[in-house]
Amino acid sequence: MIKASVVGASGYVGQELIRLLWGHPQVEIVHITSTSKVGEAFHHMYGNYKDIFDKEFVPQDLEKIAEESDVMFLALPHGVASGLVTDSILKKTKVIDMGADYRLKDLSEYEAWYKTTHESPELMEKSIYGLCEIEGPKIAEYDLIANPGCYTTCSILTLAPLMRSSAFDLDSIVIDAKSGVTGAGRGLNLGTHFTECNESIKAYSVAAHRHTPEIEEQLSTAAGRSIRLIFTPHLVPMNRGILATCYIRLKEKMTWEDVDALYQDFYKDKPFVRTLPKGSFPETKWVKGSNYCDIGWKVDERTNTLVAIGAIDNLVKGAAGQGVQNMNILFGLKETEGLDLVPVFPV
Ligand SMILES: NC(=O)C1=CN([C@@H]2O[C@H](COP(=O)(O)OP(=O)(O)OC[C@H]3O[C@@H](n4cnc5c(N)ncnc54)[C@H](OP(=O)(O)O)[C@@H]3O)[C@@H](O)[C@H]2O)C=CC1
Ligand SMILES: CC(=O)N[C@@H](CCC(=O)OP(=O)(O)O)C(=O)O
Repeated sequence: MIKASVVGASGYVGQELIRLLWGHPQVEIVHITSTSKVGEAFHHMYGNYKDIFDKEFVPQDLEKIAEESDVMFLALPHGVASGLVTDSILKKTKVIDMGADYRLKDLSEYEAWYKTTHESPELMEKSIYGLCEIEGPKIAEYDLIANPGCYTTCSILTLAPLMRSSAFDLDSIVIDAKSGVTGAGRGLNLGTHFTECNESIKAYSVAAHRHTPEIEEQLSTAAGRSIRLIFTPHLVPMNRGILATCYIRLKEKMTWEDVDALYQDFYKDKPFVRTLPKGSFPETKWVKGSNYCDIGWKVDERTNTLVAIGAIDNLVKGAAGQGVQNMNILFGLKETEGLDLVPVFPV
């Protein structure tokens, strides 16, 4: 059995990790931590675990937890992990960081977008951007996994297969993305208060969202050239889900079938990407609670534009599910182990 611990288990991503790890046939959960709930039972906070999972939160002593774990998930706010992870911890355990601290390889970009100083730049070379469908088995060579962001996972999976084709104008990418409110975490703020966000949709962080450099860095690698794009996130009044509608101009004539060939080639043997048939488009309700990313597209011949749409559950493929998928790769398990979840409908 793999001994797994979750640091920051009291948050939304932490509790989703507990759901997936609890159901994983090869995992034993050894420690769950919190800074504010030490000594409290997890099921007191999350009543759905009553009589199922009876662990209590322990203090965030990472050295001790590392000694007793094969893998440690960090589900902490941005900027915290880089001050906690050390070389000594990485010698004892694998670390999968759900936050952004090790995602951007260009640290000047990290410090500019996150407006903070990175506290362990020397560990960057020991980390890999854990987008499983792209990095695959290479992930197993690393001790520190930077689990990708939620908007970024959805956007990159939707666009990456198009990056090496000469048919697209790579300087024309626009991503219009929507997220459910759990994307903002469990902490209270006015913007996610029910009466402030229900019955309304808003764009936020316009031309300023920190996922922009993450998407650009990864798509630049996929394209083999620098990519700059427009990314606009929106908050929608639903609990879970991300829908990314991506626009890219065509330089050559492409049919639906031509684009399909690119997706099929890129995602062959990738169990969590589902491409939809011609005329169908993803909906967040069909991926909820699962690790799937659904992708559909249409060539708009009138404007010479490809419209490609992706959908994921932000807490699963956008966070905890991808984290567990990374763990499976790290430990040589089948990628789908513990993740063969049928999307929940209706909810
Ligand atoms: N929500 C989402 O859809 C996604 C989130 N992520 C990332 O995952 C991470 C966790 O997000 P999420 O669960 O949503 O956030 P939450 O706010 O729900 O949870 C974060 C947890 O971290 C703990 N925490 C807060 N401050 C500190 C601190 N200074 N030191 C140590 N622990 C602290 C808190 O627990 P306590 O107070 O009990 O210690 C809290 O429960 C973030 O980096 C986020 O960006 C990534 C992809 C998607
Ligand atoms: C709706 C909402 O507020 N979403 C968050 C992004 C999700 C997140 O937690 O960021 P990471 O994926 O980088 O970890 C935001 O826009 O800040």
